[in-house]
Amino acid sequence: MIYTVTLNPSVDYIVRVEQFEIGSLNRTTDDTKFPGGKGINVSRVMKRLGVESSALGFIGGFTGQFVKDFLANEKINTNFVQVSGDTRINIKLKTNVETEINGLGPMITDEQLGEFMEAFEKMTKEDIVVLAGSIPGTLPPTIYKKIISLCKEKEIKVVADVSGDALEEVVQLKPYLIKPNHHELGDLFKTNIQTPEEALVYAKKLVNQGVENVIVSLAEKGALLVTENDCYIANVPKGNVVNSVGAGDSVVGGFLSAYTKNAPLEDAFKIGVASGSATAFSMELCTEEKIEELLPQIQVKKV
Ligand SMILES: Nc1ncnc2c1ncn2[C@@H]1O[C@H](COP(=O)(O)OP(=O)(O)O)[C@@H](O)[C@H]1O
Ligand SMILES: O=P(O)(O)OC[C@H]1O[C@](O)(COP(=O)(O)O)[C@@H](O)[C@@H]1O
Repeated sequence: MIYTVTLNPSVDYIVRVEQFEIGSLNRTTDDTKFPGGKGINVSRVMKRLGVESSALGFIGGFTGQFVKDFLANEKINTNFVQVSGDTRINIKLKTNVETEINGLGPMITDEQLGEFMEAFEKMTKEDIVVLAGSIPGTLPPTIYKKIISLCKEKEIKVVADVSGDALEEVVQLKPYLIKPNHHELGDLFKTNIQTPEEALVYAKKLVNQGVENVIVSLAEKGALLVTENDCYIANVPKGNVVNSVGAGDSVVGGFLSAYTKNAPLEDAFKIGVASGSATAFSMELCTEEKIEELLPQIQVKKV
């Protein structure tokens, strides 16, 4: 089973405002709500591609109920720990640019954290754990380190889509796969990365440090995969970006779906990239049809 971990799920409230003015009353021309949080998005994308997973994390309040109902409706397995506060609402403001305001998230007690950690006890080396998204302020910042150490003991593969200090910590524990975007990779090495070729240099460093596979996404500029033996660069399809929220998570979901069906890594990478773009070109997350439509436009070159 693939377990996705979303420590801080969200309701993503996507609002479109034509002429946004700070300090004025703005009215939306369009608004919609989706369950969010990186692990949850990975689970939703995998389900669309026929791969089951179980979504873990903390959920609470009326917003948490919305997330649970939405996932139940999509027949996604969940095993959330219930907390008393409300799951956060993340605002995704679409004007001529995309602006995001992500909330703090509810309080999580030591007891609730203990309950959450119990899920890892019954996992075995056939399982895969996906750690994705930020760590809420009420949890110890070392939580990912603790989970990865536990997984390593049980030979469970860990996939991580995290940023900032968490990424620095995760890298030291040599996970199976990480998927930073080029900004996150640049932050890790305190540098500015603009092209796939520049990203390649730093992704290779991470593989030399022991991370087994690194995918770097660079939005419209392409993506790359570095494995222990090979490096690949992919272009991304051209298209109209409708809503890029969840595009990075879709790369992970698409990759893992193909990987668990035993696709070679470079093919899984191509499907990941197609899934990311299919999400970016849609209001909602990617569909299998949209991924299939984009796949012929992607070339993966070994470099
Ligand atoms: N403007 C775009 N055109 C085509 N594909 C895009 C665009 N923006 C994002 N994508 C797709 O979404 C993936 C993830 O986007 P990116 O912005 O790099 O990640 P994140 O969402 O993690 O910040 C990219 O690899 C690409 O497949
Ligand atoms: O946990 P964080 O870093 O606050 O991110 C949560 C947000 O990221 C998302 O999972 C989208 O992530 P990506 O656009 O990077 O794929 C949203 O659904 C959610 O609002």
